[in-house]
Amino acid sequence: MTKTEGLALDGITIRLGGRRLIALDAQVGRGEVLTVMGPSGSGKSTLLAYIGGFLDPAFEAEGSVRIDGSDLTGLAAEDRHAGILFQDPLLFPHLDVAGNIAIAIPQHSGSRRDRRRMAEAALADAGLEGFGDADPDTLSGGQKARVALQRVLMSRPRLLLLDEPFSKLDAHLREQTRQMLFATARQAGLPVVLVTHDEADAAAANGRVHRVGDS
Ligand SMILES: Nc1ncnc2c1ncn2[C@@H]1O[C@H](COP(=O)(O)OP(=O)(O)OP(=O)(O)O)[C@@H](O)[C@H]1O
Repeated sequence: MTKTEGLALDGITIRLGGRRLIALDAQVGRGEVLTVMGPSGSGKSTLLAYIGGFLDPAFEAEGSVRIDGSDLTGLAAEDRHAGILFQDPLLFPHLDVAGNIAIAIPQHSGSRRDRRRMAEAALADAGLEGFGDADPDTLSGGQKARVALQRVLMSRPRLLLLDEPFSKLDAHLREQTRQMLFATARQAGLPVVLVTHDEADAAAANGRVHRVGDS
């Protein structure tokens, strides 16, 4: 197999109780977005779980997941280095905003103070300068989504898996947040797999759309 930049999904098939949910072959270049759409229960989140290495054993699945030519298929989730964002940003309520980012920075990256500074810098990059000491509950949904993205980037992911990360935001914030997210992924050169119900998300992602459960 030749080395391909980005994410390569080859011959992915996922079945549940003999019923085929997913059949997919796709290349997602660095900074590109593959959007996965389909009705509720069609297997979208299941596909992300397969790529991320946390698929429930109730499913039967095959096919290879490669990043920049290296095969992740047999690896445990923690060795795949996938950054994952769900519908709810789930910030820790007992930590302030910078603490929520700093917690994802490996300890060997520096002293506690250094890691705090890195978190503050990430907040500034996300347009949230000065929010470091704030209680996460005081942030808007869009601000929480930005913090969750910065946190996930601190773990230096090789790809991003997004499971309806904009669905709880109102239209304006949704537009803003997805632009920020896609721009960040492009800048970081990360391939993205986005699950959504929203055609506008797919249009903004400006990449290939894979529809499941429509046949
Ligand atoms: N752990 C599990 N064990 C057995 N069946 C499961 C499990 N998780 C999900 N399912 C079933 O697998 C199918 C696909 O679920 P999945 O969550 O991937 O759908 P989805 O397209 O992401 O739906 P939604 O849009 O509602 O999030 C559904 O029929 C669901 O009930």
